[in-house]
Order: sequence, then C-alpha cells, then structure tokens
Amino acid sequence: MQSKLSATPPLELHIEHVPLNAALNRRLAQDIIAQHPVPPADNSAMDGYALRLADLRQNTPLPICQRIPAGAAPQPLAANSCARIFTGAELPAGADTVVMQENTKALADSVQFLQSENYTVGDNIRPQGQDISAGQQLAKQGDKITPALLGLLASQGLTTVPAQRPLTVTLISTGNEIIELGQDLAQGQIYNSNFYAVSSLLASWGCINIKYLHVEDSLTETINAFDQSAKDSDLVISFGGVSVGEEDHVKQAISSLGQLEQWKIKLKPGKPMMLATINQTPILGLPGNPVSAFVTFLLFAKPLLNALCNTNAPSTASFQVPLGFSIEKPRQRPEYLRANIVNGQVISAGNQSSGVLSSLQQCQGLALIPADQSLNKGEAVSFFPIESLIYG
Ligand SMILES: Nc1nc2c(c(=O)[nH]1)N[C@H]1C(S)=C(S)[C@@H](COP(=O)(O)OP(=O)(O)OC[C@H]3O[C@@H](n4cnc5c(N)ncnc54)[C@H](O)[C@@H]3O)O[C@H]1N2
Ligand code: MOO
Repeated sequence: MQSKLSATPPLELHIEHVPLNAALNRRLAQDIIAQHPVPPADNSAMDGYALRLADLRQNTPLPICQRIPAGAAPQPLAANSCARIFTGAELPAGADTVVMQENTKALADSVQFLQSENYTVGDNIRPQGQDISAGQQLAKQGDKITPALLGLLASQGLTTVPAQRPLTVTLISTGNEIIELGQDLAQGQIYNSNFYAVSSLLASWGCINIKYLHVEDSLTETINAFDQSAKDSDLVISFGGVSVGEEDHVKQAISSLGQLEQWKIKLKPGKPMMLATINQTPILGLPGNPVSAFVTFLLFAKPLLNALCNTNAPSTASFQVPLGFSIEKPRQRPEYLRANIVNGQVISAGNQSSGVLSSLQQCQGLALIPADQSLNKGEAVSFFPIESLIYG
C-alpha cells in the first residue's frame, strides 16, 4: 500500500513567493540553485595576521602594512609584510595563511611569529565557496523549508522563496461518543484526542491548511461530509467509523461516492485502514483508535503527502536492535510495537492496546515485529525512532 501511495501523481500546486521569515515549513515549488558563492571571497577564520607563509622567518618580525577589519576592502599584500586581520575579514591578495594572534608577539609596527614551523599554507583561511559554490543545487522541489535551508537562502541574499501553495486537508472525525474539548463528559462520551494528534502530525509534516468536520454515526451525514470535503480539499483524512460494525459508515459512504482502492491491511495497529478516491481526491480512512490513527498516519499519510507535493523523501531511518524478550506466539499481522531501547535491547513501552496513547507518548520508537515468526531474545528487529517517523 505504501508503494501505491508513493505512486500517487503530484498535484499542480501553484507558486507563491513567500518572504523568508514566513516560509518555515512550507514546501519548495522549484529547485533552488545558488547564484553566489558563500563565502563570497577568501576570508580569515581567526583574529590574527595574514601573510605569505614563504615570507615567515623564525624570530624575524614582519612589518604590519595594513589593518583589515571585517567589512573592509583589503589592499594587495606587499612582499615581506603582513596584515592585521580579524575574523570574517576578506583576505588581501597575495596572502595565503593566517596566524592566530595567540601565536604571535605584537611589537610596535611589526609582529613576531611564534612556533613558525607549525604553520601550513591555507591555515585559518575560509576559501571562497567553501560553503556554497555558484551553480550548486541547494534544495529540491518539494523539500520542506527548514531553519537550516532558510539560513542558506538568506546567505544568497534572497528575500523571498518560491513555495508551493499550502495543501488543503480536511480531517473528518466520526462517532457519537466524540465531544470537543472544554465540555463536561457525559456518560459514554470521550474527548476528541485524534483531531489534536493528527492535525499536529500534519503541521509537523509541513504547512497545511487544515479544515475540520465531525460527523455523527449516520450514513447520510458521513456521505455529505466526504462529498463536500472531497470537492474542496486536496486530501481527506478521516478517523474512526471504518471498521465492520453497523455504526461504521465510512466504507459504505465512500463506496457510494467514489472508488475504494483498499480496505483492511495486514498490520497492527491499523487493520481497518482504508484508501479511496472521490473523483481525483485521495481519501485516507484511518482507524479511530488513537494509536492506530497515529501510526497509520506516519506509515501511510506521510508517503501520500510526499507524493502529492512531489517530495523525494528519503525512506524512514531505522536500525536493527536485538529484542530484549522472546516472542513465542507468532503474530498474525506485522506489528509496530511501541518500544524503548534499554541496555541496547528493545523492550515494550507498556500496554500495546490501540487505545493506549500513553505508551506512544512514552516510547522512543516503533519496533517492527514480523508476522508468522517466533523470535528469540537477542534476535534483531527494525527499530524506527519516533522523531524520525514524525519529522524525517
Ligand atoms: N468485529 C470487529 N471489530 C473491530 C475490528 C474487527 O476487525 N472486527 N477491528 C478493530 C480494530 S483493529 C480497530 S483499529 C477498530 C477501528 O475501528 P473504527 O476505525 O471503526 O473506529 P471506531 O470504532 O469509530 O473507534 C474506535 C475507537 O477509537 C475511538 N475514537 C474514535 N474517534 C476518536 C477520536 N476522534 N478521538 C479519540 N478517540 C476516538 C472510539 O471511541 C473507539 O474507542 O475497530 C476494532 N473493532
Ligand atoms: O488495527 Mo487496530 O488498530 O489493532 O486496533
């Protein structure tokens, strides 16, 4: 299912030229190619003296012929002289080495170099283009605009960045028992935690215009909600109402409106997960159990969002960790276990019921337990750090 999602054709997302200070977490609409080298010229990495190393003689002071603070335009360096120079100041033509001032002894108009045999040409010089060379690709279309990328863009002198317009994603919660925060709970009711978890996962992914609808357990209401939101959203994500009970109306609503691509997957948590389209709009039906909604968002909504925005995302980082316990009874479905690494071994982060959100909050990551196998303590399983699942 992940490969099906990743193959979803990208949306046509028009370009908005966004000021740098408003662009965090937006997605790039174009590749960014550097126009200028950074640093723009060779400059000093230290406060000290710039010289030609060949001019340096042990115990023979060199006259100081110019003083170059950062921001000044230097004169070419005369032979057998040196320049007083400061961190970030442009190197004078002819100089090939900077000696930090701690390794010198300043005299009236000259400077003596200590430990002169220890220097090498190029010492303490940050060469032109060390960070970025002109023509270098800085980022690709679809990349998230991160703090580091904003710094790079600013180092090019750009005032705006070409960003994709934000996606519009409608979240639909389902269920008569769900009430909004701030109200007293009546018997049988629970607070709507999924909206807050899933909408913040969307916000962590990138800049998204989130719309929200709640439907009671009614087929007509469910049909109307999906019908409307498919028309005015790039993507619709529902949670709950997707399983087999007669109060679960999502599948039937979708079947009457569009195309059911997949319903039910071999996975724990997340078994009743649904993928569909209404006209061209993709619909993801996440299960209502809070952990199932969270985990299926990470596993399926993220690749779909990446595909819609033409983001070439690296596959989620995982590493192998030995199990700290044995699994005698093979799982019927592959299971993403909320887990921690303790003394180099995977241990469960607590109750693995799909309604227990606290073990998700307390886990370092998800350990993938394959189906149909018993595993001995010490056998390796894949471990996915939760931070890289969310932000990677
Ligand atoms: N007979 C069967 N019953 C169930 C099966 C099955 O195969 N056969 N699958 C179980 C599995 S696995 C899951 S997961 C759940 C998923 O059911 P739904 O997606 O239909 O979700 P609901 O029944 O509507 O809700 C499940 C659970 O989650 C709570 N919930 C729902 N929305 C929210 C929300 N916005 N915030 C917080 N909590 C929410 C809801 O109250 C339920 O407790 O089905 C099993 N059943
Ligand atoms: O698939 Mo359900 O998510 O096991 O609880």
